[in-house]
Amino acid sequence: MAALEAAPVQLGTTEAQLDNDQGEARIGSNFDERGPDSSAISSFDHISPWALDIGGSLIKLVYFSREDNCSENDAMKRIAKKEGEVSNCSKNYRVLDGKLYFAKFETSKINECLDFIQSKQLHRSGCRFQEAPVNNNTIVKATGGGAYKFADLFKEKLGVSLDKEDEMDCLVAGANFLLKAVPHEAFTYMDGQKEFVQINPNDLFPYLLVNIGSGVSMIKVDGDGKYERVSGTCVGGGTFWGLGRLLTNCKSFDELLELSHRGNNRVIDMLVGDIFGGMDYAKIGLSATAIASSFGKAISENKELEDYRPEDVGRSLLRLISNNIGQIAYLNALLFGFKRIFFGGFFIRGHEDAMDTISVAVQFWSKGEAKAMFLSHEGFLGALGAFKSFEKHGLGNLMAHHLVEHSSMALPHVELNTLC
Ligand SMILES: Nc1ncnc2c1ncn2[C@@H]1O[C@H](COP(=O)(O)OP(=O)(O)O)[C@@H](O)[C@H]1O
Ligand SMILES: CC(C)(COP(=O)(O)O)[C@@H](O)C(=O)NCCC(=O)O
Repeated sequence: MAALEAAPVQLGTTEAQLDNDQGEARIGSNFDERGPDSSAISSFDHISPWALDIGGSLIKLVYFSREDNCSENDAMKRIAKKEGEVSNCSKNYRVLDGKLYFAKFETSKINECLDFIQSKQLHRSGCRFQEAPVNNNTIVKATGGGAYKFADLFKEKLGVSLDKEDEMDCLVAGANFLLKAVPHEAFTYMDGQKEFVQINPNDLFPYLLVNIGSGVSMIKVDGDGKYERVSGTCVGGGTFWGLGRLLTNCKSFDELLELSHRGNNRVIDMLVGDIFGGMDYAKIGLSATAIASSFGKAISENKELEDYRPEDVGRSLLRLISNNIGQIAYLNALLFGFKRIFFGGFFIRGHEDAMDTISVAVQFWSKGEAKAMFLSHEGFLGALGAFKSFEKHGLGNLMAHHLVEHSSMALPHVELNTLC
């Protein structure tokens, strides 16, 4: 399996311009004034920023690519449309359209990521920051532990320098950006019902961000760049996939998800009813169907692993991990009096059983007071945050402004298609 690529996101960016003083390439910020020599534009058509989040399980890549078939005429029409909206926009400014692409790779198959970057020529088209020495190579924003672990590999194989950004900074920046800028980013999921949540950007904080990657980080977010990682657990997505692989012999994460969807956890989990002779334990609010002990039935039956269907094992495991995360998340929200908990990370993958279990756990423990919400771009928070950090280097509001501008298009849910 090669790259897994998400549906692209249409957005506009401004033309690149030549900084004549330094003779260096840089991308101008939004609606930068066009240089006197418009032929300079073509020199920068190849510049397309990209960013990486290299996690314990997956590498997430976000890259921008200019739309090749955007004629000047089209661009000017767009400008005309925007003139009313953007105060400093004049006919001297040109917007080039492009798309933001999302892709992911398994970290253990990092060579596929390197091949993909090469095939797209991204290693030749990153950015050089204005403050970087003239002879420096392509610099790419990178977050996640792998930004440290694989820095030499990227340098050696692609001649690319990874400019490291803190993982928590990036997760928070990515989440804040998506929640503020993208309509239909957040949604609830319960009993098979997905409902989008309208977020008022002026009333977003505080909230708890729970990122379920290989492990789980719980972050109290109070504002842009204002956050504290308040908790975490090592029982996360890596645990589900790792234990699931050992217990079911599944060869891929998707196979495990598909399998667990068909399973019945009651075959293995010990339910309250199993202990109470089919009755609820009403006094403490536990129904007969509630899980009293995950995998608990396996202790009392004289069975081996092979006697259980992998589907049921997978389902039990999914319930165990999701329930546990939902409960710890709620307890943290309770600690700070938060009602809103957003769950991200690629463990979720838009998977209904995981979302449903997390939602039920949050609802159960909070007695309906708190709500679990999920993000459409759940797995790309860190990568988007890293991408956004280009702004610090004079690349203007490359992302924020344009995604906000194009927010009416709503970023598509990241449906990952296997390229080959
Ligand atoms: N194709 C996949 N391969 C492996 N794990 C996947 C895949 N899709 C989703 N996952 C789940 O997502 C988790 C990784 O989530 P992610 O947010 O990318 O974290 P990390 O940054 O630690 O890699 C895995 O541990 C696994 O549970
Ligand atoms: C160490 C990590 C931040 C790395 O992020 P990841 O690659 O899992 O997305 C994460 O795995 C984590 O928060 N683990 C939980 C560690 C703990 O608090 O017990």
